[in-house]
Amino acid sequence: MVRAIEWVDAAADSHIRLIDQTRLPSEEVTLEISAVEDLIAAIQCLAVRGAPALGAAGGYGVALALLEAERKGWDAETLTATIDAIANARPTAVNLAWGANRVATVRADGFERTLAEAHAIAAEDEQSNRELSRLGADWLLARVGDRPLRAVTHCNTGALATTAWGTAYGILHELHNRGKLELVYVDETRPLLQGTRLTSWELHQDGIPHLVEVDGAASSTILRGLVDFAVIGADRITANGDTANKVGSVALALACERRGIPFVVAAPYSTIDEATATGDEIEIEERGDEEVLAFGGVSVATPGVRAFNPAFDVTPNDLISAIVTERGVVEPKVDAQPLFGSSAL
Ligand SMILES: CSC[C@@H](O)[C@@H](O)C(=O)COP(=O)(O)O
Repeated sequence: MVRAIEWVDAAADSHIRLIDQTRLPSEEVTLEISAVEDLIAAIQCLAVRGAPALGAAGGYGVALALLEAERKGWDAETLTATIDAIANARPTAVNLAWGANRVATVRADGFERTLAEAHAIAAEDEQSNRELSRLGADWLLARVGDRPLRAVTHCNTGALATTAWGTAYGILHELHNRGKLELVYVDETRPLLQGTRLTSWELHQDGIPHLVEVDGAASSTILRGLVDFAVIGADRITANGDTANKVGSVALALACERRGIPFVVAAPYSTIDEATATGDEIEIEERGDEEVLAFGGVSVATPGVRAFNPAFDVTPNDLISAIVTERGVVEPKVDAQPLFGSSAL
């Protein structure tokens, strides 16, 4: 299995190793990251991406910042500002700030303790993903039928988007391992093609039958009865279950509601933002015009035309059949509110 993000221990230059996801699948290139500035650039260009992988990047980023602070003689203020810059490098995926802040709380205990906390985030993520995948597969087979199922998914939620195994992808992988997955429709995921470039690459490696479709085909694929369920990951799930994920996700939810089939969200509990009540409060990252107006690096729009490029959308809780975390499955349409928080799961 690929490792999207790893810590490399080296006497003089311990650092972060990333798979450069901007180059896949044509080139398998790793980035050796020894400076926080380069980590932030890698996060912002999506060389490392996906909410759980960003959680690990946030955690390891703090360890990296401590090493850089020592090397460069930073004062406490500079170190704090640097950690804040990591936490805020992208705004929507809650895991990034969560990972950075969790690890930053132990930095006074020294580098080894800080690194251990970052390693703990990575290890817990893999464990959570494997557990939620089992729970999600159980729920689907009980709810939809104990037979080979057909799925549609959006964006990339596999090992590349996490520290290992995957979330929504993990459920698909689990179903495949149980002989209960017939076919996956993979949305290409405009504009950066995480579906075509990354999910399809992972499914191919895992020997899982799939077809790539343009994003615009997804609702019709659902309404025509070509799939039994949709499953996506999440960048932030608020206390009431509203879910931010890659732009285009809500179209699948609307079509599933109309067709009467499950729309499932899968994420580690680290993606739950208990402190935010509803999706209205989620900041949606807006990215550059060129991602929409160019294709393969070649501009395809009339010169001077501007783009609207929100990277995420929010699916309201009443369109979600199940939210699967390692702690269990909640059903926003039937379970008491708030779904998440001190008085809930
Ligand atoms: C397990 S990854 C869940 C989400 O982070 C994923 O679906 C997604 O929207 C990723 O967006 P990206 O912009 O590629 O980081």
